[in-house]
Amino acid sequence: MGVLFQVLIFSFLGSFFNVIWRILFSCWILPGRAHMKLKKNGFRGPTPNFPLGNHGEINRIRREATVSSSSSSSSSSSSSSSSSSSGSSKISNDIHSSVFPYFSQWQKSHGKVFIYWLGTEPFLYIADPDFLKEMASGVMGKSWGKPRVFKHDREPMFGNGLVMAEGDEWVRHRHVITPAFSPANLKAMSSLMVESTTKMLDKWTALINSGNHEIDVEREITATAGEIIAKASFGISYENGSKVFEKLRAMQITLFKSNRYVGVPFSKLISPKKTIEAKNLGNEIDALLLSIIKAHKNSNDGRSQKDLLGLLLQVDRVNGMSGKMLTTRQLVDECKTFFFGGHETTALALSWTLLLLAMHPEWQNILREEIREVTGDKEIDFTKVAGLKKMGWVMNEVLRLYPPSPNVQRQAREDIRVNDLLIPNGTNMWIDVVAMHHDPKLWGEDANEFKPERFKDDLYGGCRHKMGFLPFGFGGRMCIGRNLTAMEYKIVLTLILSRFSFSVSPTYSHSPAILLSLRPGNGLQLILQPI
Ligand code: HEM
Repeated sequence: MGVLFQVLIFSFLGSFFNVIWRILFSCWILPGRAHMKLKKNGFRGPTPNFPLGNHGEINRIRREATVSSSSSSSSSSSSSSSSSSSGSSKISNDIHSSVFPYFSQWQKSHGKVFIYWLGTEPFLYIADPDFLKEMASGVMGKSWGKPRVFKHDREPMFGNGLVMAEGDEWVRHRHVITPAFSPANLKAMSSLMVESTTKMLDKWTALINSGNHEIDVEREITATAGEIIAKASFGISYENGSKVFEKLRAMQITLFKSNRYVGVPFSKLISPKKTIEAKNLGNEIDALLLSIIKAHKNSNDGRSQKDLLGLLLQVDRVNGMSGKMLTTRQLVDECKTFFFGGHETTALALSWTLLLLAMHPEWQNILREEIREVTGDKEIDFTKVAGLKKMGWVMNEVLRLYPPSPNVQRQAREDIRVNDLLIPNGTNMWIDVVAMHHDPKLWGEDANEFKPERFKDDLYGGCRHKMGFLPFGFGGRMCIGRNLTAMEYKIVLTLILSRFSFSVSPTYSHSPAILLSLRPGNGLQLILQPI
């Protein structure tokens, strides 16, 4: 009995110390080694503390920025402004220091490339296109990783879909999915875009007729873009799509609304309720998508083959067992990825566009004129929207000033040499798109002004560096949905401009905020007039 007891005690202590050693190794020794290696290579940055890294300082700077912006907005009518119309006199496009106040502050002491820490995870901050170019030039798309901390955190949203897939798995998925986004397949989706947008605009007309001219266009457009992507992805009734949509939205809020301690060991234990809530929502979404996929597989309806899921299932049928097939689990993850990555970004591009056009009514007129010239005088010919060049400039300028994806992330899966510096394997990278898009050194002194004509003769808007304009990311991992977005953007905006003129409502308060995407923090209220 005594011997058995001793054996049990020893094996318990052995396992206990083994676990402690593993925790210490991964949370303390490995990050410590990485820190030394980065320092030896000349990377500097704000001093981290164990185990929070720079979270404490991030939260402090954020709080200070909130206090100073609320006191300046209550006292000032003199804030710097690039706006020109009434109701918008306090709106400034100079947003970097308010959406990323900590990066803006650290840039002043550490430059445009530095190391900061989220918990025990090192992040290389990059807002220098030269550095980015050097870094990206020697690495193939498939050799990049996505930060494991975010993968884990966002697993309920994207699973291992294309946004998160890596290596050969990513190559295979990209190869299978790319044809679904061909111009011919996209064209087939234009009528559903017109249908959903017209429904939204009829509702706006009814609201205006009942005396309500103020509309929160962000809420409206996000719902419509959700409907469009649900139909484009699964081709199903909006009812099922809206269930997925509501649950995804709830999950996004659960995961991103509060202060989170990304990278801090065991941080999920700080808010177990949220972790469980997100997991449950994730399971419910998966179950809904599984039923949608099953219905698709059983359907012989030609219509469903034209949506993205139908097109992916067709690849399965055509390729049979040739190894290209996506498993049902992978299809679920890709559907979540399309749905999540595809509706909010496009909706935000449109919403920020309406704000900037409301501030610049002369551009509303320029675009209306172009619509008449290109798509016809009486009936709009939607097959011609691709020819709306000036609208394309406006889209690029909006994506520059208010990029819906405000950053791009990578993780090194091997040591990477940039000039005489070495980025160690495992280092995360955080590319600050907002900073580069607003940098006067890249765009000139008018960097914060809305000037769509920058894009007239130059795809990069006259930016002094091709890696300085990254609304859709870069390299082999560039956004697969950018053509779908461009088409949806032009159709929706054409329909809105053809029926309404608009100005900024006095109730609108400009507060761009990050909730994964760059969004208006307090909705986007405009005053609409039928034309
Ligand atoms: C204004 C609209 C959009 C913006 C600003 C946007 C932005 C981005 C960005 C910045 C990336 C990351 C690229 C990188 O890591 O280098 C990306 C990737 C991706 N986007 Fe979009 N996106 C938009 C619309 C869409 C749409 C409509 C879809 C699909 C329906 C979509 C699906 C994806 C997918 C699947 C990826 C991962 C590509 C890969 O890693 O191979 N996006 N997007």
